[in-house]
Amino acid sequence: MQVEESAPGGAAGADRPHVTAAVLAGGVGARMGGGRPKQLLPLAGRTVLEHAVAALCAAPEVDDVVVLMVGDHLAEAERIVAGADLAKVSAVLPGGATRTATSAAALAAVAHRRDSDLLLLHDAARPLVSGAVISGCVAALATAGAVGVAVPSGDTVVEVAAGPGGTEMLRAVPPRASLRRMQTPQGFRLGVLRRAYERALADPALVATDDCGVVLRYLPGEEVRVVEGDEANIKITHPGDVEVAEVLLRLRAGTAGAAGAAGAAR
Ligand SMILES: Nc1ccn([C@@H]2O[C@H](COP(=O)(O)OP(=O)(O)OP(=O)(O)O)[C@@H](O)[C@H]2O)c(=O)n1
Ligand SMILES: C[C@](O)(CO)[C@H](O)COP(=O)(O)O
Repeated sequence: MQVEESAPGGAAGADRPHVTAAVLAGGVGARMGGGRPKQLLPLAGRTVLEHAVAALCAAPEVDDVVVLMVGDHLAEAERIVAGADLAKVSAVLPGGATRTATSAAALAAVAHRRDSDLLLLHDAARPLVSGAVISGCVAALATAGAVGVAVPSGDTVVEVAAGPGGTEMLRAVPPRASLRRMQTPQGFRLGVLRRAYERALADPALVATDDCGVVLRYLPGEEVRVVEGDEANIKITHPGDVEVAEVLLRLRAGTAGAAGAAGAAR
């Protein structure tokens, strides 16, 4: 599906960069199992995918949203985004065989944009992303070419190596204060991501689990800024994660309800 674009959302001036958000939904959810991609699982009355797309559509900074869906389920994704509050979706396109290939497909979908325009890449598997996190990511792109959102690690994170007989051995304990757990969205000035991917895709040894890592590796001179993520911005990965997301959504609704009630009482 490719929708003819009308006026961009938000109050775009001539010099304001256009902001496209791409929802990466090309994965099959092997760790979740169950035979269907996890982004199609139900979560509080909507699919996981719909939550992620709706969050980006609701962000005033985002002008349009492109969905990159696993090829076998393209029609389902099109049906989902036909929902009333998802009017910013400009295209539903097939993803790639790897997350990196899906990011490259997102870049191809915005080939007509300027180098100074912005692209946010967001996991469809992170349905609880908040407006504040999206906003923080876009705001940082005013002074940085690449921005990731991350949270500190409460646990000590260690590096292990294979030991004898299938065991694992501790290899290193990096200082926790400098460790973060990376999330999405990750945002980029298009020129930066284009240059990074041009080099990355020419590298037969390319393996990447996120896009800020691609910029760090292939454009070593480029600053990759890290801004505050959100503990609730979990990635649905394993069985049980949808149930955790349900609880977090209920807590969020409770907080919003309590704030609304307090406002009404004033
Ligand atoms: N070929 C791929 C692989 C992953 N993703 C997306 O990247 C995000 C994070 O990846 P992950 O949690 O690994 O999702 P899956 O690849 O679906 O899961 P698994 O690794 O368990 O198969 C997800 O929104 C997933 O749909 C993608 O767009 N294209
Ligand atoms: C991009 C990401 O969500 C940051 O935490 C993560 O690296 C995706 O990794 P996955 O292996 O594709 O789940």
